[in-house]
Amino acid sequence: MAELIDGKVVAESVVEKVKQLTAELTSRHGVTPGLAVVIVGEDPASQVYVSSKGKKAKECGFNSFQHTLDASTSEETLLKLIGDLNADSSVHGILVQLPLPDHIDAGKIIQAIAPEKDVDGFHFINVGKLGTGELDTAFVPCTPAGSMLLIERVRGKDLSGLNAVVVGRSNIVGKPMANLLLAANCTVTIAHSRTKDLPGLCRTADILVAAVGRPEMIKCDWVKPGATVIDVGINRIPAPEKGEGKSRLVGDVDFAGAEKAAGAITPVPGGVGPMTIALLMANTLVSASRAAGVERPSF
Ligand SMILES: Nc1nc(=O)c2c([nH]1)NC[C@@H]1CN(c3ccc(C(=O)N[C@@H](CCC(=O)O)C(=O)O)cc3)C=[N+]21
Repeated sequence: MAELIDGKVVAESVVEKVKQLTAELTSRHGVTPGLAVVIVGEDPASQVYVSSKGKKAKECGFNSFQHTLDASTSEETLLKLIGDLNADSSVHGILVQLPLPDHIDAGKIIQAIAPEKDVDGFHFINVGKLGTGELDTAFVPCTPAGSMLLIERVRGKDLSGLNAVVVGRSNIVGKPMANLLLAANCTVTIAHSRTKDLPGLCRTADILVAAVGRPEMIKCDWVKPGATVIDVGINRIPAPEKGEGKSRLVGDVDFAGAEKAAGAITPVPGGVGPMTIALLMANTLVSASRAAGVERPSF
């Protein structure tokens, strides 16, 4: 049976470090990290995530600024808000919750965020820094950064020469994840919907990262015995066994099967999800530290 990688526990240790460094930053340098979260529209799932980000920020000792805009808000109004947040010295991190309504060009909004406040790591400047290995000054997207910390907990910091397969090629998870693994000297393959013999490819992986958004797609016999399996998927599926109209969360990995083969595996929920929020706090602290002229903390 695989070792269970408890994302809640690791996330809590990251948050503890953020709290401690925040207290120091505030008392010694008079800077309190500020995180602005912008949400457009009333998608219930998005609202849950946004409120948990706000709660966690306050728990860390940050100032939390939440901007909830009507679903019909124009692109121009949103750009104006971002301009104001860019200019506001009490704001060190800006997160615009995705997805945005169709009438707003998400790419344009992301590129309008000042790169030094882009705690999601989605701006071209930060994407480029990650791609060129400038990790000392980049903001790295929170989900892949959190996944790397989980991998290091299991395999240690030296991942050199390991075969890593990332299933999924999104800009938010798959591509930055592959870049981080490459920077850590893994041999990296990115798989996607057109990949031939996906099961066979997955079986070559010492580190298998699933980020496709297809419930329980990755099966037991796709997993190399002893592999580290990181499940980034969060899929809500019907759970009639819990009662009519009920649902449950599952990952992209068939957990019950894969845990028989894996050496270590993350559960869903309680795996990568909590790390995403913890790394958002870490990135915001990094930004505030930079603004205060304090050496960049590492996690
Ligand atoms: N600009 C932007 N940045 C984001 O980082 C971003 C976003 N937009 N849009 C939505 C997604 C989703 N996301 C999650 C964060 C934490 C959990 C999380 O903590 N999940 C818990 C359980 C959640 C539950 O029970 O519903 C877990 O996996 O254990 C999930 C999902 C961040 N996102």
